[in-house]
Amino acid sequence: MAPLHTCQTHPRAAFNRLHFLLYSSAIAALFYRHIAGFSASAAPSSLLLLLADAIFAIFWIFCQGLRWLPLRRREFPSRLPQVTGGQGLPALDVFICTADPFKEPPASVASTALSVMAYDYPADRLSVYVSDDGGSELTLFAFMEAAKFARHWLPFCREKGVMVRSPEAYFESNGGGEAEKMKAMFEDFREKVESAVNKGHVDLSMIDSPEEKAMFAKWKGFARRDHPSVVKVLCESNKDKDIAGHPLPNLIYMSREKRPSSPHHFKAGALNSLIRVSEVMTNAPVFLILDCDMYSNDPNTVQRALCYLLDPDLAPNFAYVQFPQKYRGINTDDIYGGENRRLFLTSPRGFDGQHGCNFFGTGGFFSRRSLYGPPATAPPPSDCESKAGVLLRSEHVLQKAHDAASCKFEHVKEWGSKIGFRYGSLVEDYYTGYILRCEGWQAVFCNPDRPAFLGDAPKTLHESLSQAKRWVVGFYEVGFSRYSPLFYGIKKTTLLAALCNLHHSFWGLPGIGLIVYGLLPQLFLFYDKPLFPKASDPWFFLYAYLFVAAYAHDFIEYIEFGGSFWKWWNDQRMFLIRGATAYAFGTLEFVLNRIGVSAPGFNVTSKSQEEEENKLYDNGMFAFGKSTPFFISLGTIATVNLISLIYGLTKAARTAGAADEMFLQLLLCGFVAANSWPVYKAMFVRKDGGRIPRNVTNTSILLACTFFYAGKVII
Ligand SMILES: O=c1ccn([C@@H]2O[C@H](COP(=O)(O)OP(=O)(O)O[C@H]3O[C@H](CO)[C@@H](O)[C@H](O)[C@H]3O)[C@@H](O)[C@H]2O)c(=O)[nH]1
Ligand SMILES: [Mn+2]
Repeated sequence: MAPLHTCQTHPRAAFNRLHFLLYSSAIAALFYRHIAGFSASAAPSSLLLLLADAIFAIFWIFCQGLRWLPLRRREFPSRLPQVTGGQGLPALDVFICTADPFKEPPASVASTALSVMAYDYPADRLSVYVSDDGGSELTLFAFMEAAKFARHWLPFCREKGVMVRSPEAYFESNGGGEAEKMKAMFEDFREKVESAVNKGHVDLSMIDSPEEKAMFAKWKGFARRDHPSVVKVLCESNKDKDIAGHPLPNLIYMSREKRPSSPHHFKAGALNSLIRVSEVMTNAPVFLILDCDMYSNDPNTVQRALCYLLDPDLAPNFAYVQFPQKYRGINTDDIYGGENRRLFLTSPRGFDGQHGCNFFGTGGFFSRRSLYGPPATAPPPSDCESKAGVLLRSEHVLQKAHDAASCKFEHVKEWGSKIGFRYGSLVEDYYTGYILRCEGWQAVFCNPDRPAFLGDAPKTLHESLSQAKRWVVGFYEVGFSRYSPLFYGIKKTTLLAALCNLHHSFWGLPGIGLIVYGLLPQLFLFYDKPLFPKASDPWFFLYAYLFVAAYAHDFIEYIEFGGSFWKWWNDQRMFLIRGATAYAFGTLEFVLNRIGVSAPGFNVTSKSQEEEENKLYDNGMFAFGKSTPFFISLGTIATVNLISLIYGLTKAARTAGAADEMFLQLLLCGFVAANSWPVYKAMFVRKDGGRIPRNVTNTSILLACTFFYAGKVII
């Protein structure tokens, strides 16, 4: 039998290992120098630098897990009939999560659902479930309208061979001719939904049928965090047909029960409800998880995923296929590093070579069995056979579905601890994928040339940093849990796999090192105290090598997926910016959560922007605008570096030998200042709404001056 998929070691593995050898020797030399310096004097500044270097070195060691054996895979969907034979394709349930109709426009969420309803897949085997954690009549209304629109949209896609089957994305660049009628219909749908969203509620006059009116009348009294479960079957494959007479896939709306007394566990809780509800309704052996903004960009993706899920050799232990997160609408130079290539493209390939790819919350096709315990005790495949032919709208089935979405079902069978998506981390995706792999399940990374899904990346700096901060907290929650990769992970997997997991769990750790390097050498420069070897000292070359080699390696890794020098520059800048903000504040927040001062919260990323923010983003300009602690931190560090740089350069111009002695400190200040260019502009030059607010600028300057004044103590 010809293989359904193949796998190769990435050619860069050898290069990575060579780099490892050279670079680790350089790190050893650096620590030798630290220790030798220590025996001479142990000033607080040397201790701080040692701490920063130790953090970078530890983090670098974690990275090696990801670089040791990156894999490249290929799939051959045309060979699927070899394994499916006469039986045809398995049933598929798709789970889409949404949580807030104002941050996640319901018309866009519905477009995501339509894009998967229109998969090139037998409609009688396809079910789309949407979970609405916002418990909003607006979302339900959007989906009721979407169900009607689907009757026209699905045949249109089929007949025209459309590839991008999210109507919202399709009509951004298509129209005219025959598509014009369809486009008008979509605009109609969108306007209807948007007008309801703008009003904040659904007018009964917008609804035609008496049954729908009755449903909405019932909905009115519900509060977002205190309501019973709601399950509505909007399309039923057995009964509902599109305008060409083809059956439609099932479309089911649900909003799980929420009570103030029951913790709801954010997205993990939503996913577990989806698993339970779908189990009583359709019980497909395979399900796909999607964030509400991640629409399908290729109607044949399921077949590609099945190349792994149906491989008889893999099947007994196989958990999931992960497709990368890719984005649309990223600006030319990707100013906020929104593509996150390291997290979503480079690292997963490295994970894949070490005990399996990580899961990142969207674009993952799962074998249902894998969420029910380790491979040895998981239910046999025969328990996960689809319930074709069940009448979804029957009283009996609906009652069971409502029960499955209720709070009390959470406690039956240890959901969130032994089965289902695991609770206790804001990155439920990463946490669950990690636990599954520790239990012995397999997972692969699948990165086809044509992106399988496309989503929205945050388009303001604040949004992007808040998202990163949530991840930092979530990752620490895994790193410091009883399942920490440091103990549990090493025991259950291998050392290299544990390194990969440590890299993610302590993603925010470099923040501490970055802050030390962003402030300490600058303070010393200001007081004319050298901290590093002179430019004429042979040790200088060690520092130069450590910096240049790390950056060059990063550049080579980044550029592999295309893109320009500037994209890479912005990406490394975001690493520094996150260091001063998301990593630092995330670390602090995690500590505060742990000592009980605050509680973790999932702040949903907004998928809709103000017009001005959009314009700034499209023009490649940073949008600050808000008064937030993030920007005070950024402003302070940028100001400290500017002051030190000006002072240092003046001094170097006037005093013989100062440039040689302070060369590395000057270079570092210059590097931070070059990276802070947009911050200076936003503080001192810009007048538009995206500039840094006056009060933030003033506070930053005040803090920078206080820092120089108070910093004298440790000099
Ligand atoms: O209580 C909640 C909170 C969020 N969501 C949904 O979860 C998804 C992801 O939320 P988003 O605000 O877009 O977070 P991101 O940071 O963009 O998402 C990344 O990080 C999350 C973990 O922090 C993962 O769950 C996501 O899959 C991953 O794409 C969205 O569809 C939300 O509607 C819920 O269903 N319930
Ligand atoms: Mn998102």
